[in-house]
Amino acid sequence: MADIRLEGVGHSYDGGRTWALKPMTWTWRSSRAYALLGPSGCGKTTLLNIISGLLSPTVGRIWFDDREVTAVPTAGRNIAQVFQFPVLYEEMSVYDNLAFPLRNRKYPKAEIDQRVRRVSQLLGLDEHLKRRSRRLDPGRQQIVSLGRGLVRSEVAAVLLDEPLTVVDPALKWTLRSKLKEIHRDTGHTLIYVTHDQTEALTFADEVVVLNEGAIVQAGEPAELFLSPAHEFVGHFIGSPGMNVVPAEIADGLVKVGGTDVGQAVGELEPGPVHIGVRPEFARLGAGETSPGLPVRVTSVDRMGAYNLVHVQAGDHPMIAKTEADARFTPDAVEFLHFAPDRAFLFRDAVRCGSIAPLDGEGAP
Ligand SMILES: Nc1ncnc2c1ncn2[C@@H]1O[C@H](COP(=O)(O)OP(=O)(O)OP(=O)(O)O)[C@@H](O)[C@H]1O
Repeated sequence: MADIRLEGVGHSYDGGRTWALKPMTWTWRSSRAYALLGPSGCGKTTLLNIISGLLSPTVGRIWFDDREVTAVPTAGRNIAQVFQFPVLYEEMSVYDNLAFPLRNRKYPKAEIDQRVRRVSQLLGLDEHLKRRSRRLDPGRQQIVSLGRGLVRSEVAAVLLDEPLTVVDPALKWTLRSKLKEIHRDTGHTLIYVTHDQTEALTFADEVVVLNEGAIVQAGEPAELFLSPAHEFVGHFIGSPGMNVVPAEIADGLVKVGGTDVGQAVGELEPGPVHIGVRPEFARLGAGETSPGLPVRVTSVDRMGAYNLVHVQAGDHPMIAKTEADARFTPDAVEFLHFAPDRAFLFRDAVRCGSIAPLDGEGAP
């Protein structure tokens, strides 16, 4: 296991006209389980292939601890990679497929057997060990591929590129928790690529969010939810995503359409900003005299455990998540409050401050 350090690493597929991966400096720390999360085309696979050596970066240097590997080919990097679709020897048995990476590296026979059995037990492959791989369904074949990636002990990292795409949805949950168990067992550094926030948040110690070829935030799942550092993270994580409302800073106050909604916290020049607040932290208070942002209720989605109340703040739609038994009726005017420490200010999509309650403003 090693720290994997990217120093100014970037990649362009068109001779520098556009960057699939903008030059970045970033360290993947040894033994951690990372999710690399981002929408289609944001550069996840490009980044993974640069780490494994399948792709040579246009700029920058790569280090495994204090060994530079920028020019070292894949075979010399000691990385295990699992792809979206099964990569295995179809004519070999499941056992031989799992043993292959170990035999290749001359592990002792007894250790091979012990490792193959441990991985197959964890992944539920025990009863299939003697079967030819081509006789398995594609989902099970993919689990064998996953096992091949996880069976070795001394890899620098295991890179998983959307490894559960072809696996049955019901099995996905089980496999993700198995992956966590294997991670605890082996201490591998895992980098798990996905565009699915649930997959990322349930799997990882740390989620790295990539957008348009750049890391916009990295942190524990709760941190990304509670404290988004970039508007993209607010949209991409959470369901529904963060509300974004144009506002203005003047005289140390945050104003929406002329209404003071709170005090601006942070080193902020006067001028336009965006307020970002998640539906969970946008609280609707009844009563015309209550301070807050006046909004008009447009509709209510009853979700069973909670309600999503759609409102209009001037021209801007917002959503507030309320208790299931809260009653809000369409066309009513209500007042929306921002939960302390949970409403943020953004400029150029990057967080630059937060909103504190106005003096004397109480919670609804
Ligand atoms: N071989 C290639 N030649 C030219 N452009 C490429 C190549 N591979 C990827 N790209 C472009 O680089 C950008 C990043 O692609 P990449 O596959 O790394 O994204 P991704 O986040 O893995 O997407 P997905 O989730 O769809 O696999 C995209 O705009 C893509 O079209």
